[in-house]
Amino acid sequence: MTRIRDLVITPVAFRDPPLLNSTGLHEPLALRCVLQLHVDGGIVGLGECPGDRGQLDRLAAVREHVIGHSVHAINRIERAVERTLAGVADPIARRATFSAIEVACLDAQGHLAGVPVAELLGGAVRPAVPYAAYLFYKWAAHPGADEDEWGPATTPEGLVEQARRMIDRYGFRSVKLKGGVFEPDEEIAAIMALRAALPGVPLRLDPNGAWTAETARRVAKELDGTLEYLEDPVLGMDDMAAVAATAPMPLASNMCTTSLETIAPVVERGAVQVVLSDHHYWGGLRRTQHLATVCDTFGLGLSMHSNSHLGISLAAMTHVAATIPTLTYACDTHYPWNAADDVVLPGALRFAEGAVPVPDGPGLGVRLDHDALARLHEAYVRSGRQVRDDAGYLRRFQPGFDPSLPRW
Ligand SMILES: O=C([O-])C(=O)C[C@H](O)[C@@H](O)C(=O)[O-]
Ligand SMILES: [Mg+2]
Repeated sequence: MTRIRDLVITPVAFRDPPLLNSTGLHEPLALRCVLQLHVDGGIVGLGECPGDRGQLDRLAAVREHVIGHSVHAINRIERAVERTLAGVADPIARRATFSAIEVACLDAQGHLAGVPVAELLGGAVRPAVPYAAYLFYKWAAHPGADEDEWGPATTPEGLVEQARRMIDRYGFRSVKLKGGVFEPDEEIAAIMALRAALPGVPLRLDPNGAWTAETARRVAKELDGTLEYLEDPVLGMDDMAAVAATAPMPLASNMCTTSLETIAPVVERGAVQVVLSDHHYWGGLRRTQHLATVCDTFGLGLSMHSNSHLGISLAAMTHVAATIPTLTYACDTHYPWNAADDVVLPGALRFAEGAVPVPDGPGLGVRLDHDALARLHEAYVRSGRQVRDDAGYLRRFQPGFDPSLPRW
């Protein structure tokens, strides 16, 4: 038996551009947490997850219940995590804690067996995983700082320029726009400009619930023929079902369906046609495969959601997505926004024509850059930051900003 001997939990802070969304503005530093799972034989498995205070506390609470298990006993470890976190009301928070540990176990297992994580998950059905260019309305710079390499994007022209840069650099073949920032008509104009500039490229728009059902129905009608899917135009299953009833395109969601229990009502009501998986929130790589089976059973499409993240998560996303035949949409990734500060050594992760080839080394196939980890941990400590607060940050520059939704 190969036992888990230690779990080292390291919060990090890394540079993030001033990206706008429906609830505010990204702060200059994003938070993440890196896990190093030490097992017998000097093997270390890596995991990555959100780095807010609550997540760090949960990881600290489960740590002693993970140490001592066989690294192959993932089901028992999951039960131990569930038992320890039984008092945590939010199931997504509980699953996110387990997910990071599961990924670290699978990375370690891959190193022990000398095979990539995708093989432990049954084997890749595609050699590379396509990702979408994730466009954001953004400011040229964080107030008081120099302009970043991406420049401003608060107009349709600015977004087209951003899309071109992303495509030039990464070769993306699908494009997602984070909306819910400006009046719906401005965002319709932005999609139309992207449509004209990028003929044939699948487009998506995600206003994160910024619209009423009435607004969403109108926007969906006006965007007929331009979107492969419209993501979370409204909040909640009732309004999603009302919009889906007339929308000419499929509705996707990472907000109204976030657990298997919500799949039955979603299907019954026709509220969502494309589910956005995310191994961090759905409980790991194996649960993501289970989700794929459930979606397939009920005729739902499957795509993948992301949040600001680093290379360990990108590797995990790529391994699992490569194993799922029905994950036919390009996955979301924030990686281009955050790649400059990665905690993994360069080489294993690369984009070719918008897709990340599945790393072929053992485990996740990525190696920790210990100097970068120390530097980003130092940045975390110096920042004094504990949680993500997009609304509070935007309010510093626009004191009247109200993050309540729907807004239009
Ligand atoms: O698809 C989504 O809803 C996201 O990617 C959520 C993220 O928090 C996104 O809105 C962001 O990074 O601002
Ligand atoms: Mg979304």
